[in-house]
Formats: sequence, C-alpha cells, structure tokens
Amino acid sequence: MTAQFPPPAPESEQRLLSHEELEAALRDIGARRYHNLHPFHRLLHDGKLSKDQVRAWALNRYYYQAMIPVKDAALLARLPDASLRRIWRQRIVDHDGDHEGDGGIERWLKLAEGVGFARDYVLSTKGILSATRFSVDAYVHFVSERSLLEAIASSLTEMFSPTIISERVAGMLKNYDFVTKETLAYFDKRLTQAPRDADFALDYVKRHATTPELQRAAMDALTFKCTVLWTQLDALYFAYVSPGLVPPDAWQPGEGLVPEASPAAAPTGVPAAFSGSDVPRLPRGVRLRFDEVRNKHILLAPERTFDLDDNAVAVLKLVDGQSSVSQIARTLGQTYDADPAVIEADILVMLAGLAQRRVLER
Ligand SMILES: O=C(O)c1cc(C(=O)O)c2c(n1)C(=O)C(=O)c1cc(C(=O)O)[nH]c1-2
Repeated sequence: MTAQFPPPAPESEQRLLSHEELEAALRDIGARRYHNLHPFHRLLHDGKLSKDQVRAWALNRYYYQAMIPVKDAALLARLPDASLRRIWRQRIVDHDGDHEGDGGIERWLKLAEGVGFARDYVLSTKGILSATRFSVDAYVHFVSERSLLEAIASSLTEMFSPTIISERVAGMLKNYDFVTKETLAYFDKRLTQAPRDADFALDYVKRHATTPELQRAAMDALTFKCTVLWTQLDALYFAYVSPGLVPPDAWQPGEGLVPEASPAAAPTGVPAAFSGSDVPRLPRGVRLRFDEVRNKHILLAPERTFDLDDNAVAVLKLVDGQSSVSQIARTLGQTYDADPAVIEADILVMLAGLAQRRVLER
C-alpha cells in the first residue's frame, strides 16, 4: 500500500516573506474576503433595503460594538509591557468613552435610536440573532485564547474599513430619507481611529511574524476575522432578506421601537376601546399585504411592518370600513362554526392592540 503524504505546502507558505510581501498577502485576504463584498452590504449601501432591514442591521451590529472593548480588554490583559498597553488601551477609551454619554458604543446607540429603536431594547440585546452572538463571541474567545500575534493580526480587518465606511455613509445618506448625518456620526471618528489602529497592528505583525509559520498564523487570523464579519451578514441576509426566516426570539419588525407620533392618535395618546357597533378601518397608508418572501400576511404601515397571526389575518380581511365589529364576528362565527359572542370578545381585544399601535382606527 502506498503511504499517503500530505501535499507539500505551496512555496509561498514555506518561505519567509519580506515585510512588503507579507503586507501584500494580508491585503489580498481582505480583497477576497472582507465584508464589503457581501450582498447584504451592497443592498445596504445601494439603498435597496427597507427601513426594517436597516434596523435589523443596526440592532445586530450593536452587539459587535458592545463587545469590541471586551475583546480589547482581553487583549490588553495579555500585553507584557506598559508601552504596548498604553497604545492598546486607547481603543477601549474610543469605544467606552471617558465619561457617560461619550464613546463609540454611545454613538452606535444614537444610530440605533436614529432608525427608531428604544434605547433600552437595544441595550438588552434581546432581539439580536443567535448567529450574531455566536460569531462576535467567537472573536472574543479567539483573542483571549490564541497567541498575541494572532490576536493582534485578527484586528487587521481595520485596514480595509475606511473604504467601506466612506462608501456606506455616502450611500446611506443618498438613498434613505430616514438616515441623517447625525445618525451616522459613529463613522466620523472611525475614519481616523481605524487607520491609526491598523497601522500599529500591521507594524506589530510585521515585526513579530518572524518565521513562515508565524506569518501563516497571522494570515489565518485575519481570514478568521473576515469570517466573523461575513457570518454576521449571512445571518442578517437569511433572517431579514431571503428566505426571511426570523428565528424564534430574534427581533421582529415593529418590536423595540419608540412609538412614532401619528395624526391618527387620539388626543390622550391611547385610543379608547372598541365596542361591537364600532366600524374598524385601516388608517390611510396602512395595508394588509401578503409577503411572498416570508409566505405570510403582514400589515404594512409607513416605515413599519407588523407580523400577524392567523386570527388577526382572518379579522383584517373583513375590515372593509363598512362592517361593524359585531358583523365581522358574525361572519367569522359562520365561517368557523363558532359562537359569535366569544369571537367578538376576542376581536375587541385584538383590535384594541392594533389601535394602540396606530394601525387601526374607527
Ligand atoms: O464599519 C465597518 O465595516 C467596521 C469594520 C471593522 C472591522 O473591519 O473589523 C470594525 C469597525 N467597523 C468598527 O467600527 C470598529 O470599531 C472595529 C473594531 C475592530 C477590531 O477588530 O478591533 N474592527 C472594527
């Protein structure tokens, strides 16, 4: 039997690269794997996403932002000398700020609030996708467990971020009327912070990757980090673009938002309860629609969508601006062979909920 030997590594993996060659190899990884190439980012920058899809991005990315200083603190704890720690600790200050209301995390919260989220909902991280959590946590673990060289090399994606940030900010301002320059203020500071951080990390990697094996480890670390970013966009695409399968417990459009002021609101802000003789109707601009991608009915309101359960769909199909609640209950009673009085009681609760969210009026 012929023994199986692993194929010899290509020459580039065995030879010690010059600093220029190493940098070129690292940049090549970014050119092929950085998240600017992901379809979700293309859609985001080209203005092809709905407001809810942009919200899903802002909400999920918050978790990345919140964990970056945790990752940097793990790395800082492993740095052996004060001169390195002095440099690295600036990253934590950049994200956490020097005082309440300052720093990158705070600016990202403003971004999330700018697209409609309630701050506490974002801070709770309740609605983020599990895949976001897994990939961000994997980055923190990687930096805590691998060699210092690999930990530092994994931050080198920042070499590529100024280009994507410029593209993103210009594209989003041009294409979304609900996005303002103030909302995107987070990115202003990144345009100077990222190159400063990347220069330091690149210099460190060049000086410490002194064997072909160490150079390979640095390249692998950068590849891993590109995957961390890419996976987050895969998860967003799958849940909120196509096929549009939002996992249980993840954010559903309409959740965690600050209620928008609406002229249809009652003066007290809370609409009075419906009665059987009321004739419910959809306010102007609100429509019942079948979402082909998600294969279910949704209520489409300006800048918002609401998921509906089967009962709500059955009722809303009969909301025609002419039938009273009691008439709708009678029709459903006949259709489902059920007691109209019981149905009416259920409908009244459901309609009150929809009216509170300003997608139903009388
Ligand atoms: O907007 C982006 O596309 C983008 C990318 C990256 C990156 O490449 O890792 C970072 C950031 N932003 C960012 O804002 C940030 O604070 C950051 C820290 C790090 C890191 O690995 O330490 N990457 C990034």
